[in-house]
Amino acid sequence: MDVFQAIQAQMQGMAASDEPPLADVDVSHMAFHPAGTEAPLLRDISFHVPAKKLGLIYGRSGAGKTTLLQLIAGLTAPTSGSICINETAGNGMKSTVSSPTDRLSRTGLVFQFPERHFLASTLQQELAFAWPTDMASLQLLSSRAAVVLPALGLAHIPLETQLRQLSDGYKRRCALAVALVRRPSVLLLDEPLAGLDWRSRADIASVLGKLKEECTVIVVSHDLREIAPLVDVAWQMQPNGTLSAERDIRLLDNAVL
Ligand SMILES: Nc1ncnc2c1ncn2[C@@H]1O[C@H](COP(=O)(O)OP(=O)(O)OP(=O)(O)O)[C@@H](O)[C@H]1O
Repeated sequence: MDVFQAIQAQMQGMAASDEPPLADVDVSHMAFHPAGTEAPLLRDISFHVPAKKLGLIYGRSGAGKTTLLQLIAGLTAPTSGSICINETAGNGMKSTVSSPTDRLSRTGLVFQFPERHFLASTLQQELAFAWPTDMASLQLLSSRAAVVLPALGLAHIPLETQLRQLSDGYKRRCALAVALVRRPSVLLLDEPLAGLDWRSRADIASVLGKLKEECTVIVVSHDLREIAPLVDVAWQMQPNGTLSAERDIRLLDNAVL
């Protein structure tokens, strides 16, 4: 084995051991009643998204979908009930995380219009934003980017590219790449097709289909058009803050609610 092959083998070993654990999401009788509001925003929410599946929560604007994603991500604590991420590592070890702080480290939340919140100028700077700068961490980032960027169809985009020069669809891909190099076991997407033209919508929808190979995905949206065919499990958020029983995905149509 020559030096090049040795480095390649080492990188492959790193990539294999660096996979995020399989994770399913279990929300049980969860309620959220923000201080100062008369009524709870979310009531008795229960659902389960299996590992490496795409779960959709759809409903009209203002129903509380973004708030639900923020609760799963650990940005807010529920008033009652539980939100658990059940993980199975590559070696078969099982663990459950349920505190907001632990969920923060396991989830990647991609906000609506994430490209409006880029913090750096170039793709490379955005990927490395707030990343530790020691050599081992930078090597880890580089090996993850080598997997994530091709998976998102970004392999041909030079890392020095100014993000503002990219199309909206490519900016959205970059935002997904920033979340994925952090290796979340659960990816949370808020209206992932919002504001894109028809070509970019189709483009990002095909990327979303592939993301299930990387991790468990939960999407909230009021617009089901290109998303419906990708969905494995779905629930409808009701205006009173409750969740419907699981919907038959074969009956989901391409509605905009
Ligand atoms: N911490 C909070 N305190 C008081 N009100 C809140 C809080 N968080 C959210 N809300 C209100 O709850 C409602 C639901 O908001 P949310 O953004 O979760 O809905 P949504 O279904 O995602 O709607 P949209 O698609 O328009 O973003 C909004 O009226 C919002 O102002």
